[in-house]
Amino acid sequence: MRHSGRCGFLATDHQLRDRDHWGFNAASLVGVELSTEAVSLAICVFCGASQGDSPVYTEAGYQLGKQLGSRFHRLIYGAGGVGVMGAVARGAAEYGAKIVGVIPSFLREREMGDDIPPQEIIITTNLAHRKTTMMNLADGFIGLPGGYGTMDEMFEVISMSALGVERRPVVLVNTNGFWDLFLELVDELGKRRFLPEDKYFIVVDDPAEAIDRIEFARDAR
Ligand SMILES: CC(C)=CCNc1ncnc2c1ncn2[C@@H]1O[C@H](COP(=O)(O)O)[C@@H](O)[C@H]1O
Repeated sequence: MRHSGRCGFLATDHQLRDRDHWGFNAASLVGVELSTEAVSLAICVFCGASQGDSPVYTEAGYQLGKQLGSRFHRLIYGAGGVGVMGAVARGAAEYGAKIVGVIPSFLREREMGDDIPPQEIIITTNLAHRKTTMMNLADGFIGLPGGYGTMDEMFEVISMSALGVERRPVVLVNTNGFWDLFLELVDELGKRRFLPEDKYFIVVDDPAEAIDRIEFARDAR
């Protein structure tokens, strides 16, 4: 189910306005034939460098990668070859997705490994720089199971949404109820009036639905 093709249509003003809204550099595209690549979404996936205690987590990662590739989207992720990160990248690569991996130099040896799928690698100076680089490239964010790194990344995009400075969709894939504790925490903080009532993220059961929601957000604009 690989793809390589071009969809071959001309960008309209409307499309360009949408694309601009979503952070694309559309100005140079007026009247230019767009490739499938150019109209696809760049989806940033935050997830663990570990595989967790069940294969369901890496399976969800692989399925997410597969869905990204099958739907002509691009993967922005932490350049890991291990854990759930590695599974996402393998699924994406097997289904032809273009991949951009962003990693700080000190993690290269520990997390990239020797057999990461083909991708464009961006080396950053530290974790904070990695996060902003990934965020700058993305049209939407998906959180899969993970550890401290994943929590840090998801908290940043969700809190930016809550502050009103982030309008791109944020989706949590609740594989095996992984995010249930997080949802309880958010509820509790809300009850104690430390959080607004609105939710600034979407929770779904499976990877395909996560991409559906980001595509829906794009189409609704
Ligand atoms: C300086 C600071 C705010 C530290 C907070 N902690 C972190 N911030 C950002 N990425 C991290 C942090 N801890 C681990 N990571 C990286 O985030 C990715 C996912 O990690 P994890 O398995 O979810 O754990 C890995 O590449 C991991 O090396």
